[in-house]
Amino acid sequence: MGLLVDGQWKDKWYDTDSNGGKFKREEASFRDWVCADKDAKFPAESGRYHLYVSLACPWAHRTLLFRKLKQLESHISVSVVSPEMLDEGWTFAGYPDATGDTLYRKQFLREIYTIVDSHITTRVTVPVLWDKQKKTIVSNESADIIRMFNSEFNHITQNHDDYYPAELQEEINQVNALVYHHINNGVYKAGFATTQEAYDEAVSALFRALDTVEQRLSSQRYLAGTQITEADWRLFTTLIRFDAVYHGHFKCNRKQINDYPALSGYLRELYQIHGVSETVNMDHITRHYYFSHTMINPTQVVPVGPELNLDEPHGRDALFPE
Ligand SMILES: N[C@@H](CCC(=O)N[C@@H](CS)C(=O)NCC(=O)O)C(=O)O
Repeated sequence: MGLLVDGQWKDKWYDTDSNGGKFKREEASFRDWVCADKDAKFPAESGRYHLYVSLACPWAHRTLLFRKLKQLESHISVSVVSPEMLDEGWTFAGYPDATGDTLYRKQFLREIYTIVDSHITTRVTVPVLWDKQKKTIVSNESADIIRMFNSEFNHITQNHDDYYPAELQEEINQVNALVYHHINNGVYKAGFATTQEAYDEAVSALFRALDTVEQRLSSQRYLAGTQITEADWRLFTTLIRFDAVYHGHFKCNRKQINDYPALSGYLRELYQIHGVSETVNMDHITRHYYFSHTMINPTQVVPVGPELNLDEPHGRDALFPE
């Protein structure tokens, strides 16, 4: 784990000391947009863009889900990094289901960032949305990338499914704020905390938020009401990792998702939607966290993990008849 400073790699763990033991996520460094408009700086075109992802990472997972749901697989190509992220950061080393860098055959993901600017100062994160034509990074912010995938390629795919419909945007933004701060990023705040106080604060906010979404999903089928939206997919990528990784490795162990009747049924329902299970790779997920975070798990022993039974009936149709 490390970062680029003036184009040079520095192997350095997150600095929590200057922040009372709290983990603070940095803002993404590339925030441009692919647009449907053909005169845009980055116009949507089939075959022009490439995604660099880790199958372990919940943020990258969002983009893979949207690529699948919006039928973009033949239009946007993908490279998958190795789940083992140690002192060199994300690498293209060989590992089952890792593809290597299919565009440039580089060794390290940081070399993709230095193509853009050989003196760049940035963290080297996934996902990365790459423009093959301009040879630059469009965005490394998953929240933006899924919005582009949701709407900007519709004229190419003819898939008009909308996970961020205008009439629900306010509701979705509100749910996203709770889920992002206390659940998606909340598990990291608990797991990377280096003081008891910072951990206690993060873990109680996390379980309060899980109780809130459990209650909501007991009385409505999806987070924003009767239809699936991006809010659900953003929650999904944390829920699917929770019992296998966050519960143990990140010490989020007051409860498992399996202990929440609504959340566990909802998780299975989303998992069973066509194509979704193909985006979930439990080996990359467990290998990445337990093997890479040596300051949390110095032995690098990867636990066997709970049996998740994600293919069991979810029972949500009977609870919410149309
Ligand atoms: N805001 C980014 C966050 C991405 C992110 O933090 N990815 C993690 C992997 S789960 C990463 O690459 N971390 C490497 C690092 O921080 O050095 C997004 O949502 O796209």
